Amino acid sequence: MIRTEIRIEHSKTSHPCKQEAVSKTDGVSSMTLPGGKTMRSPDPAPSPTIYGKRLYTPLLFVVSAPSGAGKTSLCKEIARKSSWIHYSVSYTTRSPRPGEQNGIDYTFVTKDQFQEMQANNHFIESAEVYGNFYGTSLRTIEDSFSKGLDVLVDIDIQGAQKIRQSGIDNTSIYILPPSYAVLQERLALRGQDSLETVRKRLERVRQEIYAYQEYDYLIFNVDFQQAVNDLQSIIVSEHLRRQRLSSFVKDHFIEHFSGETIKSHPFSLREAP
Ligand SMILES: Nc1ncnc2c1ncn2[C@@H]1O[C@H](COP(=O)(O)OP(=O)(O)OP(=O)(O)O)[C@@H](O)[C@H]1O
Ligand SMILES: Nc1nc2c(ncn2[C@@H]2O[C@H](COP(=O)(O)O)[C@@H](O)[C@H]2O)c(=O)[nH]1
Repeated sequence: MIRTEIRIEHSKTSHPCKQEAVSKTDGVSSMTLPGGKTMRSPDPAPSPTIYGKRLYTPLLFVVSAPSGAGKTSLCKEIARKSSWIHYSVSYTTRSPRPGEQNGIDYTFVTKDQFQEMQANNHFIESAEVYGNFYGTSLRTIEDSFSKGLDVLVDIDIQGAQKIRQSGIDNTSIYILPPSYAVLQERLALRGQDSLETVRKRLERVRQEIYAYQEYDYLIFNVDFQQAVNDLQSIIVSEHLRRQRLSSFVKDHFIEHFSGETIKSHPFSLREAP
């Protein structure tokens, strides 16, 4: 039975954020609205520049969730809103769902192509999930980092474990649905998988849910906008961790700050009349 508490009723490929053409330049996202008008909106948290140097260094964010909890929708919305975050498009041997586009939702490859890429160390991690192969391109991550962009990867529990075990610095986030019933509804409403596929995925969920213990942060995706805000807050907080900023402060900030002299007549030091 379909319950009524679902707030967003859209399929993965008809998500509102996908209908807008988004370009990212100079730390400002711009989107083309229906009718052709362009709207420019500042990033929610652009990286400040301190003594000529960007404060944030690029970070890797790993997002996992039981199937249907909403991780892909959340990741894409975050990447759409923030010009300094790149959503990594994975390679997969799975067949495209209706409306999925090659190079945008996934890069769709054959099993032979995938195995060749694996053999050539193309992937930072890869795994078999629900009977198909998925992999994250190492080059995509390196290219994004070299452009100063954070990277968001939407991968399964095995992939997250492999990244953790490899020692690559990353922050991991597990997305939880409000309930099992809502998860079923979301998968049904998405309406893009066969009943057999949905059943297989739902069977796995009761086990997968325990993986929450392995992640740094948890988000309950009840209200979509709230979950987007939560994910954004995590990303910003990670950048502001003292451990991440210590060397910047020590090697760059302190050096410039202590090299500055007192201005001859700074406003705050004027004698009272
Ligand atoms: N907060 C929400 N409220 C209602 N519906 C939501 C919410 N978040 C996502 N959805 C919808 O739930 C469905 C599943 O979301 P999504 O495809 O993002 O999940 P997923 O975790 O990436 O699943 P999978 O691992 O199977 O790809 C989609 O139709 C999406 O629009
Ligand atoms: N280990 C990896 N898992 C991945 C990758 N890309 C996606 N996924 C995960 O696969 C399942 C199924 O995805 P679906 O699009 O078929 O529903 C889901 O958990 C994804 O997070 C990847 O590159 N590596």
